[in-house]
Amino acid sequence: MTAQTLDGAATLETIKAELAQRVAALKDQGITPGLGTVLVGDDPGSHWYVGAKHKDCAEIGITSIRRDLPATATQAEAEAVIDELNADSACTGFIVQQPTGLDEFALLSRVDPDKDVDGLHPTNLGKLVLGESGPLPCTPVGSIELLRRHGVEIAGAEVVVVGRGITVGRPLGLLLTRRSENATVTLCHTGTRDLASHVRQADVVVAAAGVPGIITADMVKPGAAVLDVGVSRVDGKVTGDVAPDVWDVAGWVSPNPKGVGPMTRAMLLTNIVEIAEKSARA
Ligand SMILES: Nc1nc2c(c(=O)[nH]1)N[C@@H](CN(C=O)c1ccc(C(=O)N[C@@H](CCC(=O)O)C(=O)O)cc1)CN2
Repeated sequence: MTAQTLDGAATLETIKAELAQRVAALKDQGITPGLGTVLVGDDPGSHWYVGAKHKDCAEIGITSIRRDLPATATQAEAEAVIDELNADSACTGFIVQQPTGLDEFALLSRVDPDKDVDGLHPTNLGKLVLGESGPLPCTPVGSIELLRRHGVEIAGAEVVVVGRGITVGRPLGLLLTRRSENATVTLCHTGTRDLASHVRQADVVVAAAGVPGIITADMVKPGAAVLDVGVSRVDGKVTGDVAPDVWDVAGWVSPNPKGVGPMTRAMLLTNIVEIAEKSARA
């Protein structure tokens, strides 16, 4: 048996087509959404991600505001750019691409929460904890959307999330246990004593540990859905957390690349359009 593909690349294209119509409707009302990005340093991966985000925007009619700073940029210089984007009415929302090598908590906290299209500002993460509406973190909500659009049942499912990071694991646990998702979540991490015994119980496994091949076929329940979120570069090649033999056992697998990564971009675009639509209604 070979698992079916949770195709993030194709789903991104579908979502872009849907959003292009919503952007056109906003433009009819005189509103052009704009995405800002703040990038610090020379990391090739970060440059690729930011470039891809702006290319997506161009394809669906969202304006780009790109601020690239050198690796020598200081905290004060990065904060000054954030202040500028907070004040720019052409900028619907913006992100600070991670990693920056600076004090990221201070940078994220400085972003206007109403322009936080990454959903990572402490106020917006707090809203997520409280069950209040607000922009949601892109990778976790993109993971759920990928499952939903492929008809994978989430309500009542046993979900094991491997990884407790702030951009993926921790918010994903919160999202999946909302009443609207109704999953039962076990959050595993590097301190988990017997990872395999937890993963074996799961209907859905989300591997976000950043450890190449940490999820192997012997750990996966036959027919389970496995999302490969972790990104490592091995010999310059993107490598996920899911070993290739998992495809022989699982019912669904998200490839890496072309799985959850493109969904992160799709949800960023969605967050921008939703903020612009909210401003149109105000
Ligand atoms: N401010 C943020 N920084 C980072 C985030 C984030 O959500 N917000 N997440 C990651 C990187 N990331 C988004 O910025 C991201 C990851 C992957 C992709 C993607 O489309 N990947 C492609 C292939 C990429 C390649 O070949 O290198 C894929 O998976 O098919 C987009 C965005 C860390 N930083």
